[in-house]
Amino acid sequence: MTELLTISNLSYKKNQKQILHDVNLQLDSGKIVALLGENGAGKTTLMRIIAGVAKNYKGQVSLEGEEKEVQRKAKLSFTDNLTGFSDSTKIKDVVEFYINIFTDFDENQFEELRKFMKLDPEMKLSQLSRGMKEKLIIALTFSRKADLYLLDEPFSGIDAMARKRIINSIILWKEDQATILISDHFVNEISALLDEVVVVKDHTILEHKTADEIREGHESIEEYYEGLYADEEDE
Ligand SMILES: Nc1ncnc2c1ncn2[C@@H]1O[C@H](COP(=O)(O)OP(=O)(O)OP(=O)(O)O)[C@@H](O)[C@H]1O
Repeated sequence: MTELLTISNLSYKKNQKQILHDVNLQLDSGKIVALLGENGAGKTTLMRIIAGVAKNYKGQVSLEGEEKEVQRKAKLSFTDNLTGFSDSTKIKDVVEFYINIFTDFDENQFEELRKFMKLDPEMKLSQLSRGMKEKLIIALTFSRKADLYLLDEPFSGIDAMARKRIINSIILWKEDQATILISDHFVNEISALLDEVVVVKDHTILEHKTADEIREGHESIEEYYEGLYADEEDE
């Protein structure tokens, strides 16, 4: 087992508000890991810190031994929200940008994924529905040959049928040794894929377990996850 990502004593404040506190996490290569937690728990923030987008945190984040943000960014592929592009940008122009920026961007892989997602390269970003935009983001994210893929609620606007097709194929879009960290509010949809589960609660990581460990003691990963909040509902 090779150590891929190590986060030690990570704390993060924004506008004097504590968003993450004393986060410690270690992920190995070749895993599919769910990042679960309620709205506002800090999942996006944690991914943004790992991705090198959110800065000024306290603690250490190291990806294959690299702590510097530029070096981390070169090794990971994060679901960008495409906000840097104007509405009139065409899909093919976004791809051109990715080819120029990321040396690991594989054009052939993008073509395959674009067809899988049924996207027309001539379409402008303004013409894409929410689900279509998410499909484009997934296609772009997996067209890079990265060691770590960070998927932040990648399917929230995608219809159920397409979601199923994508989830069933995700494992084919990465190299064996690459790890995927994925946040999703519908854990049962991705549970079959999962090797590990990380739960963020009260500004920190509450649990980090293997999927097998969870399945041994629970009916399903969803049932385990809901159980973590059951006491609160009783109050
Ligand atoms: N720019 C900001 N300024 C201040 N607080 C922020 C900012 N962005 C996020 N937060 C706060 O940080 C906390 C964590 O937000 P984050 O988006 O990381 O949560 P999340 O777990 O991804 O939620 P969701 O499931 O709704 O996507 C929230 O309490 C939110 O209010």
